[in-house]
Amino acid sequence: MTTAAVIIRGGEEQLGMSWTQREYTPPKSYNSTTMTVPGGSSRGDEGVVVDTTTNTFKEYLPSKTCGNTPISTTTSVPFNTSSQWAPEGKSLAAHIASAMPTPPESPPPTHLATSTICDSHHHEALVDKTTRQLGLHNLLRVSTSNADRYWLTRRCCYVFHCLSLRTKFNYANIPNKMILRDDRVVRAMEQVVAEELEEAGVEEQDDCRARMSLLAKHTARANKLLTDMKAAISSTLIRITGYVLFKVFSNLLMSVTVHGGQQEVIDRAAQRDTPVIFVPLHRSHVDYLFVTWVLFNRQIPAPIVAAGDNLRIPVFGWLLRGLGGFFIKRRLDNCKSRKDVLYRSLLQTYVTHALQAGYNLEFFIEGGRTRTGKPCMPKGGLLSVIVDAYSNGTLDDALIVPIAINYDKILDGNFIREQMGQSKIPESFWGAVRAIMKVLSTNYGHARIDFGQPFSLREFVHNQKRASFSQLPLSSQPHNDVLPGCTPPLSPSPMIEMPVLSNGRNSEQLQSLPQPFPLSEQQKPETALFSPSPLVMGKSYHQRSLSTPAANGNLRLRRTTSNPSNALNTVTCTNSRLTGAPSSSSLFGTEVTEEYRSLVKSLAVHIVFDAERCQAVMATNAVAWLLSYVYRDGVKLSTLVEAVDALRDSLKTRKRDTGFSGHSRDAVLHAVHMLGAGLVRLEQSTTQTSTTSDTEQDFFIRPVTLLPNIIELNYYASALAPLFAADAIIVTCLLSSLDCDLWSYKDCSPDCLVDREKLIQRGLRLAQLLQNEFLLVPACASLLTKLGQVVDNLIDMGLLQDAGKVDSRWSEDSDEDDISFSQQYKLAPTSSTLEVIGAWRNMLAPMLDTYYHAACCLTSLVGKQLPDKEFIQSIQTHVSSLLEKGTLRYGESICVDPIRNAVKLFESESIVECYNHNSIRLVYLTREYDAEDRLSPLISEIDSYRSCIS
Ligand SMILES: CCCCCCCCCCCCCCCC(=O)SCCNC(=O)CCNC(=O)[C@H](O)C(C)(C)COP(=O)(O)OP(=O)(O)OC[C@H]1O[C@@H](n2cnc3c(N)ncnc32)[C@H](O)[C@@H]1OP(=O)(O)O
Repeated sequence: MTTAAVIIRGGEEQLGMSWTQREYTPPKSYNSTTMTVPGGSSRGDEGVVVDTTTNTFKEYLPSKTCGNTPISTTTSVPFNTSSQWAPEGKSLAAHIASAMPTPPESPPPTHLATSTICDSHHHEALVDKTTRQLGLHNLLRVSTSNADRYWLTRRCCYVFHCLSLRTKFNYANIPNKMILRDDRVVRAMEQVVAEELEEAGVEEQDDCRARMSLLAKHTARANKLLTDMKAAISSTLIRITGYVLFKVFSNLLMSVTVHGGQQEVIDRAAQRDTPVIFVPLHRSHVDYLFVTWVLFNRQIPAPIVAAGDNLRIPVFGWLLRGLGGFFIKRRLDNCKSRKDVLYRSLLQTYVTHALQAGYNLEFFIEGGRTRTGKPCMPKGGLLSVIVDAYSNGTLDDALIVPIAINYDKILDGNFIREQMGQSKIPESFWGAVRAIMKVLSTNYGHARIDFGQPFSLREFVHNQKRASFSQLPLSSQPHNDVLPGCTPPLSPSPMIEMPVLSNGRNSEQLQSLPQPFPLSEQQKPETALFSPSPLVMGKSYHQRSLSTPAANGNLRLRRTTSNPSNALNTVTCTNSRLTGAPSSSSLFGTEVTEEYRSLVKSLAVHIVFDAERCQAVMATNAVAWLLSYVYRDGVKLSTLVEAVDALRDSLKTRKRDTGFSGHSRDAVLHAVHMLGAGLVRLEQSTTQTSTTSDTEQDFFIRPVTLLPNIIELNYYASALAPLFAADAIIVTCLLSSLDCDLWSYKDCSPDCLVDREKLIQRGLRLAQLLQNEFLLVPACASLLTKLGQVVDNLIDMGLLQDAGKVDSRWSEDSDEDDISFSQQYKLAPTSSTLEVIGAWRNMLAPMLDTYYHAACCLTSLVGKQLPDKEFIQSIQTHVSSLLEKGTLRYGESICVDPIRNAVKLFESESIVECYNHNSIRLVYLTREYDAEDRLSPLISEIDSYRSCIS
């Protein structure tokens, strides 16, 4: 075996400082001078070893230090043995080694300043000048007092750090019997027993014994369900795990970066007298480790975390429970036709009690890890529990914190198997051990955690109500919404104190909430905005009275702000009932009104939108995006570097952070390095000129576009998809409506005009077709406006130029007022604009191919029904055969996720319907579409957007 080593020295000297020289900074009071250099702190030698037997570089990156213990990390990068690629004595290894990803600078935490379009939903009070000025902080760098003096402190800095942190909080125990005695659970139990008695044909009054035995059976089941569900946080376990994670992460990752300002804001949020709800987007199993670990570092009580019960595996299940995990069924009902009301009531009651007892909560609103790299559509179940707890007065408010976590390379491998249509391998003890062992031997680059700005649930609901009012005609707006003599504030101050009613609920709550369940006439607040559906009116068991705490007795476990140690368990239980009226909405509610559902849904969309918006773009995302959509046939390193520069500028304009900084060349090489030989090849450039002295030209970077590798590359590229989705939609509509190929008109203008209104209308329809792929705007914003902004952006880019206005409508029987003018544009494509819009078009192209062929496959359903799995598989087989024939260009069109989304779209457009039969979901065409010719308009419509794909 031939090895060549390139030794690069002096990481620490280069930085001009060592961590040991810094002063101890308690984690709570973060000091921006401790801002660290990911991967930059080094001691000892670093080097690069070329292993010619495996065609990889073993690169010994500058070792990270903990005390004076060097921890070396090893990574592999592809290299080409067949050519003399090393230019002028400088090896590729050296290039890569010198391309240590540069530390993220301290970008302004843009998403702290203005998190989303509706800024009024944000707790401005939590952010001030200081928080905005704090820099990035690598959590792996800890400093200890007098570290330069005490060898032991240096040597075991993680131990000392973890011992110095406070983990002991009074995590309340929520006994099973307290939950079982709750009104909601009691009613659920009665309902289940009544149903079973009815099914068995037993009259419940007649058969007391049968009733009692059923009650005993279901009480035992409820007890078991609760025991399996509940978290049991152990402070000691958290401390030990915190330490272990320091050791593990410092081996696997070059940095784990969080913005100091964001941490400060989270500290402040945690000190409020309201529960904090952490809602991260889910990419990896490391996500939940990170969140609790960050909180551990900030000495904030660990939240309870909703974990799918597939994770309740030996040893790990026990560990997760001790670290805050509570286990929920991923599907609430085993059989869709029958709701598991008992389970639903237990889950809702447990979460409500936990929130009231002062626990912070964390859950993954997407319901699982994203398989595509884009955020998944949110689920409303757990969120509805929180909204319900607020609506019934159990909670005064909650602070919701969207979180995005991004990685240079995800630690959980890839989702190729599942995207190719194979079933997920269930979690098991040995599977988890194997995965951990595999992970431990790899370097995963940088990780970045971004906390979005916390916002108040109360404010959100309040603003939603206002938005709904503004849509009502003035005459029907409830007059007493506005306090006498006051003009309603457009965005209420977060600190507004609502008048508190005798039962502990504030009048704002009573007035502002959509009523999930009908109230009797006396109970109905005058201002009830959301009328109950007639369907619900008939259900008698939901017509519960809003019992006052006085009537119920109180369990009031209040959080205190003054002493965090008493944040939990600070008020004694006087009884086992909750303060608020136990409403039946949310999970246990069987017929929640549509208005209430849409409130929860818009909140869910808001959270995902906010979280996505604060996600930092990693170097791997940028490079994968450019290679997938701009340089699919490969590109010279220097060109790619320029493209990354341009992309960074574009991200900056769009107020998006990057998880890297410094020279783009370093970022590109680092990304190539991280993506690995399976996804990206680094080759000697064939266009090398003998005169050039620029060594960058000597490399050629080529994405691996073969299946299944392209699916994984696409995963990394997709992190940017939501950012450019609206642009891609408008550009696709624009290009597909032209009769000419814009690329043949470079630097001259084709003889055609573009109508603004028609373009936006077409964009709206395409956005509707892709509704399951992208969340383009939060519920509080208008898609029409957003698409209009995209068109304006094309004007700014110079692609569209004003060509005057023309009459766009004229109806014969109308007067002149009905004439409207529509703006026309002529096209002025240049090579740079074509490159940008080409990338946007290519981003949607694989997806549109999938949707088109899924629509074509609908013809196979004519006159019959198929299990949905079989139907999806048949679409995938069809796409696969087209790929083999070379008819389709994009390998990623085969992915199962867009196929499923296409089927969901057909269902929402009432083209197909589904029903459950013997636990199999069958899909069939609705009567209106059950013939080939009736499907043609849909197929042609989708095809019309594809016509721009060359
Ligand atoms: C120091 C270091 C320490 C280290 C420290 C480590 C920490 C260690 C912790 C471990 C932690 C592991 C974490 C793993 C990560 C996962 O396992 S992720 C997977 C598990 N988590 C989740 O899924 C959370 C999000 N999911 C949900 O909220 C889902 O809704 C549920 C609750 C799972 C139910 O899903 P589903 O059965 O598919 O049903 P879905 O359609 O969502 O609706 C269910 C009901 O909710 C209600 N609902 C739904 N939408 C709405 C709406 N819009 N409005 C009103 N009601 C609604 C309705 O009642 C609905 O029923 P229907 O009336 O429609 O029949």
